[in-house]
Amino acid sequence: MSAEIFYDDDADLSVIQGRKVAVIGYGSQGHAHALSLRDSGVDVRIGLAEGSKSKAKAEEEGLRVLPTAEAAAEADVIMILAPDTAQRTIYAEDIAPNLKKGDALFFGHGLNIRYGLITPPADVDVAMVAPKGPGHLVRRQFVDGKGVPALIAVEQDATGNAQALALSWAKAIGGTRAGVIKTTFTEETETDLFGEQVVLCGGTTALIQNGFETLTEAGYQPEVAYFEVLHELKLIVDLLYEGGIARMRYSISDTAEFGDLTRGPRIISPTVKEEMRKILGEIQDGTFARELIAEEDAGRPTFTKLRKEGEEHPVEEVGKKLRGLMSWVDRPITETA
Ligand SMILES: NC(=O)C1=CN([C@@H]2O[C@H](COP(=O)(O)OP(=O)(O)OC[C@H]3O[C@@H](n4cnc5c(N)ncnc54)[C@H](OP(=O)(O)O)[C@@H]3O)[C@@H](O)[C@H]2O)C=CC1
Ligand SMILES: CC[C@](O)(C(C)=O)C(=O)O
Ligand SMILES: [Mg+2]
Ligand SMILES: [Mg+2]
Repeated sequence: MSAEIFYDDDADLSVIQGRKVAVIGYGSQGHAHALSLRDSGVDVRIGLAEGSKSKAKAEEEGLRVLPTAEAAAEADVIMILAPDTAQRTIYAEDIAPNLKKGDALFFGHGLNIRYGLITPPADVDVAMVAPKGPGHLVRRQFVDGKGVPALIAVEQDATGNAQALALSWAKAIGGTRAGVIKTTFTEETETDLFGEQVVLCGGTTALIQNGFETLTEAGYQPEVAYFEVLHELKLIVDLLYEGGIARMRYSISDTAEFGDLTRGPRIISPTVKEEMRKILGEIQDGTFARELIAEEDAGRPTFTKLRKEGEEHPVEEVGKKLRGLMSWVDRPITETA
């Protein structure tokens, strides 16, 4: 069965324009959804905790910021775009007491529903609009007249309107310009976690760091290693994005292509694929989610240590220096949020 994909003409913007929206959190996804909804003519307010660091940024954009509970009480569509690990507490303390029959509870990722960390009442719609890209690029592409693809899912359709509402939201943030696929909370959660751990983030950063270390430990200049395994990766990925693996292989030299075809499978070997299956198993059986929540509850000891080690990796130091000399590359994320 092929995927059900929706484009602009399949979605009605007036559905979300007729509602009162609260976006809880104003970080990577929160600022992107809120600003693009606002630009699409939607009545948006932001919910943040007292003393939030994000409050000033949202207010600078002219958005109305309220304490989370007040924003939830005022709105009839509440989108939780705070970190996944914070959502169960925000929901229990500030959202659940303010949910009214017929409200819609929205998510940008399915983790809290998939693993039973949040259980909404039966009389509200529960749906998801999950962009398949980082929030800052979701916003940048919207502003540029483009869009990042998204997934929608309906977990609970109390009003009979949940899918139309999710599609309308997806249109308001540019998703239907690129294509919005209908899925389930389970499929979105498991594939998203797999993608970020194995390929997009975990796999890629480990590949870059190990490639960089291998070259510099062999005595090559760090600057040469940086350009080779990190900077050029973006240019190669641009070709993959434009035309898939075949387009990239068309553009590289035959020498590179022969090396790609004969050496690539030695790096991502059957043992690596076996580990990928193991990681997928840990996602499916809830092991990863339990580890994530336990880590949060313990005050993030492992997360903090590994994050610091990553920040101190030599590839970061040389990268900072080289990017500083290329004005067109250095686009600080703080430009928007
Ligand atoms: N990052 C991404 O690009 C993607 C994220 N998602 C999903 O979107 C959701 C949001 O992720 P992301 O954008 O990365 O989140 P961020 O880490 O960027 O969210 C930070 C924001 O949440 C606020 N926040 C933190 N704790 C609370 C709280 N207790 N009450 C209210 N606000 C709070 C922060 O406020 P303060 O400034 O005060 O700390 C800040 O405004 C997640 O479900 C994630 O899986 C989905 C697709 C991609
Ligand atoms: C790839 C990481 C992501 O899933 C995303 C930007 O889509 C996330 O959770 O941030
Ligand atoms: Mg994710
Ligand atoms: Mg993702």
